[in-house]
Amino acid sequence: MVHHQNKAIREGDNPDLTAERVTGTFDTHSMAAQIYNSEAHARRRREITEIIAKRPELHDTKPFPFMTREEKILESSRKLTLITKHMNEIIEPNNSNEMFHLNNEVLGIEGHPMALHGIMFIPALTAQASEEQQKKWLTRAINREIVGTYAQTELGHGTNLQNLETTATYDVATQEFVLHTPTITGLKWWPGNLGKSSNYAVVVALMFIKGKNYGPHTFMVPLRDEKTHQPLKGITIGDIGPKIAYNVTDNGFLGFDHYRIPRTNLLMRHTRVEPDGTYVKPPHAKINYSAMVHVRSHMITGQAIMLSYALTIATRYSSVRRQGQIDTTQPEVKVLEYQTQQHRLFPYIARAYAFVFAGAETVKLYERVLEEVATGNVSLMADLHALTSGLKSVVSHYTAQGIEQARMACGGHGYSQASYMSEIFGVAVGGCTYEGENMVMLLQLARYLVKSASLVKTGQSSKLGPLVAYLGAKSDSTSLIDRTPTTGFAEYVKTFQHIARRQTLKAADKFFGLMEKGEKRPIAWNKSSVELNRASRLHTRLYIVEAFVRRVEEVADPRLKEVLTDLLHLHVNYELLDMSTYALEDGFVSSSQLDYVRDQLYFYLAKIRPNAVSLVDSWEFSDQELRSVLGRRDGHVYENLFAWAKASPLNKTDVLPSVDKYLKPLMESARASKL
Ligand SMILES: CC(C)(COP(=O)(O)OP(=O)(O)OC[C@H]1O[C@@H](n2cnc3c(N)ncnc32)[C@H](O)[C@@H]1OP(=O)(O)O)[C@@H](O)C(=O)NCCC(=O)NCCSC(=O)CCCCCCCCCCCCCCC(=O)O
Ligand SMILES: Cc1cc2nc3c(=O)[nH]c(=O)nc-3n(C[C@H](O)[C@H](O)[C@H](O)COP(=O)(O)OP(=O)(O)OC[C@H]3O[C@@H](n4cnc5c(N)ncnc54)[C@H](O)[C@@H]3O)c2cc1C
Repeated sequence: MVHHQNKAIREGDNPDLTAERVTGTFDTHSMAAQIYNSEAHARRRREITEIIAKRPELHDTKPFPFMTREEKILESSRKLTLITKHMNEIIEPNNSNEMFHLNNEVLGIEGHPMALHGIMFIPALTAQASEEQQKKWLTRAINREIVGTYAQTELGHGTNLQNLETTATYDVATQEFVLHTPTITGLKWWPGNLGKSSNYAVVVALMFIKGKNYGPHTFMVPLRDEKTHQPLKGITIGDIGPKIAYNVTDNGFLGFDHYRIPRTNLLMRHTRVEPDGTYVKPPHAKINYSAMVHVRSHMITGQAIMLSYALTIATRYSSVRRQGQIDTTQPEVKVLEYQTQQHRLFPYIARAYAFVFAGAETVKLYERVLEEVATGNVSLMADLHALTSGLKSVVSHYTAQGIEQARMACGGHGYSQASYMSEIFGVAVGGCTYEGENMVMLLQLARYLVKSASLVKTGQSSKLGPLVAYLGAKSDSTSLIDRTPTTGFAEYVKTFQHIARRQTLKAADKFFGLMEKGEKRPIAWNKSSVELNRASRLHTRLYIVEAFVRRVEEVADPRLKEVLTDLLHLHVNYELLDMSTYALEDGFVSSSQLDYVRDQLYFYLAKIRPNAVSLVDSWEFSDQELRSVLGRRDGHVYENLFAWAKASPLNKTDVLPSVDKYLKPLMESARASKL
C-alpha cells in the first residue's frame, strides 16, 4: 500500500478528489497538529471521531434539514443524554477541547439543550462564585445535576448594560435580593437555553442597595422546580421562537415578579454585600463581565472552524465539479482550475489558518489572565478586553463573508441545504452580534487605541503595552516591499504597522480635534467613530498577520513550513490589496508596488493550487461533523445528492395532500370552465 502525505485518501473515492490528494506535499496529520496546537490533541480528535463512527446510536437519525425544530431538539436531547452517560468512555474528563469536538461531531453546530451551560454558565460560576458558592453549585453544574444559562440581554437593551431594566434590590430585613422586571422591555430576551432547558441562570441585574444603583451584577437564580421542571412562582419564561439558524438552542425570555433570592446568591468571589447592606467593591469595575470575555476568547477558534467547514465543502466540491473548458480542445475542467474560483477560496483558506493561530494565542492570554485575576492581579484585563473585542469583530465579519463566498463557489448546489452552507452561515453570522455587536466591540478597542495614541502624542511611547508598541515607532518614508532582496515578511509587517498607526493617530486626531473645537467628549467620539473603527480593524488585522508570522517561524517540519509560508504570502498580499486605499493615500506604497503585490497574489494562488485539498483536509472534519453532501470526504457527490433528494419528506408520497385538496380541484375547475 502506498503511503500518501494526505491521510484522507481511501480506495473507491472519486478519482478526481484522490488526484488532488496525491499532489499534496505535506503530511495532513502533522498539519492537523498545527491547527489543533499539539500532536496529542489532533490525535485525540481522530480517536474521538473513530469512537463515534463505531457507535450508530450517536449518529443523526436523518439529515438535520429534514427535521422540524421540535424533532431536532428531541434528537439532540437523546444524543446529549447518551454522551453524558458515556462521556468517560469517549473523552478525558473535564477536557474542554475534547468536549468541544465531541459536541461538534455528535450534536453539531445548531446548538443543544446545554450549549450555554458549558460555554457561559459554568465559566461564570468558575470565575465569579466564591469557593463556598462553588461547593454548592459548581460541582452540581459540572455533573449536569442542574442546567444553567447566562441571562443578561433584555428585549430593550443588550449592548448598554448600564441601562438594563432588571433590578436586584437588597432587602436588609430579610437579607434577600428582590429581582424584578418592571416593563416588557426589561424582559430577559435571547439567552440560549433559557426558554425550555435550563432550571438555573446566572442573571445580570442592576443592583440597588438602600436606593443606590451599583450597576450590573451577577446572581445565581433558580428558575424551575428541580423535580417537575415547572417555572417557579414569580417567574415568566419561554422560547423566543425560530431564528435564522441555531434553532436547536431554545433562546428564551424571562421576567421576574418581585422574585426573592437569598443575599448569598449574589456571585461573591470578587464583590460582596454584607448582611447589613455594606458593599465591598471588586478589584476591577468590569470583573463581572468575565463570562463574556470567556466566550469572546474562545469564539475566535470556533469561527475559524466554521469558516473551514465551508471551505472544506467548497474546495472538495470544486475538485469534483467539472464545468466548462479553459482550453477548448480539452475536456471540461474541475471548477477549481479557474483563477476566479481560486481567488474566491484560497485567501479564505489562508484567513482560516490565520484565525485559528490568532485564536490559540488569545486563549493562552485568556488563561493567563484568568489565573492572575484569581490571585487579585487585574493588570492585563484591559489588554485582553481590547484584543478580544477586536478579534471577535474582525474574525466573525470575515468568517461570514468567507462562508458566503464558499457557498457561491458551489453554484446552485450551494443553495441546497444538502450543502449545509446555509446553516453554517446562519450559525457563524450570529457571532457578529452575540458577545457584543461588532461595531460596539470595535469601539471598545478604539478606546484602548485612543489612549495609546494619546501616550504617543504626549511623548510617553515607552509606556505603551506590547500589543500597541508599534504605535510609538517611526515609519520608513516608504514601504520597502519589492525594494529589498529579503524573502521574509518584515516589510509587509512594517507596512501593516504603518497603515494601522497612521489610521489610529489620524482618527485620534479627529476625535481630539473635535473636542478642542468645543464638542463634548461623547459627541466628538460619535463623530469620529467610523474612523475609529477603521483603526480598530486595521490594528486587529495587523495582529492577525503577526500571529500568523509567529506561528510560521515556530514550525520546524520543512514541508509544513513551505506550505504555511505560501499561505502566509497569499495572506499578506491579499490583505494589503484589500486595504490598498490606506496604503496608497499617503504614498507609503506606490501603485507599481501594488502591481508587484498583485503578481505575488496570483503566483501564490497557483502555487497553492496542488495543496488546496490537503489544506482543507488537514482540519480533519469527519462527514458526520460536516453534515454536507457536497463536502463528503469520498467526493461521491452526485449519487448522494440524488439519494438526499429522494429522502426528502415531500417524496414520501407521489401526490401531496395539498395537491388533492387544492391544486387538483383548481385544475379541474379551470378545465371545466373551458368546456
Ligand atoms: C463593554 C460594554 C460595551 C460597555 O460596558 P459598560 O457600560 O459597563 O462600560 P463603561 O462605558 O462604563 O466603561 C467602559 C470601560 O470598561 C472597560 N471594559 C468593558 N468591558 C471590559 C471587560 N470585559 N474587561 C475589562 N475592561 C472592560 C472598557 O475597556 C472601558 O475602559 P476605559 O474606560 O478605560 O476605556 C458592555 O456594555 C458590553 O460588553 N456590551 C456588550 C454586551 C454583550 O457582549 N453581551 C453578551 C451577552 S451573552 C451572549 O451574547 C452569549 C452568546 C453565546 C452564543 C453561543 C456561543 C457559542 C460559541 C462557541 C465558541 C466555542 C469555541 C471553542 C473552540 C475552542 O476553544 O476549541
Ligand atoms: C444567536 C444569539 C445568541 C445570544 N445568546 C445570548 C445569551 O446567551 N445571553 C444573553 O444575555 N444574550 C444573548 N444574545 C444577545 C446578544 O448578546 C445581543 O443581541 C448583543 O450583545 C447585541 O445587543 P443588542 O441586541 O442590544 O443590539 P443593539 O445594541 O440594539 O444594536 C443595534 C445597532 O445599534 C448599534 N449600536 C448600539 N450601541 C451602540 C453604540 N454605543 N455605539 C455605536 N453603535 C451602537 C449596533 O452597532 C447595531 O448596529 C444572543 C444573541 C444572538 C443573536
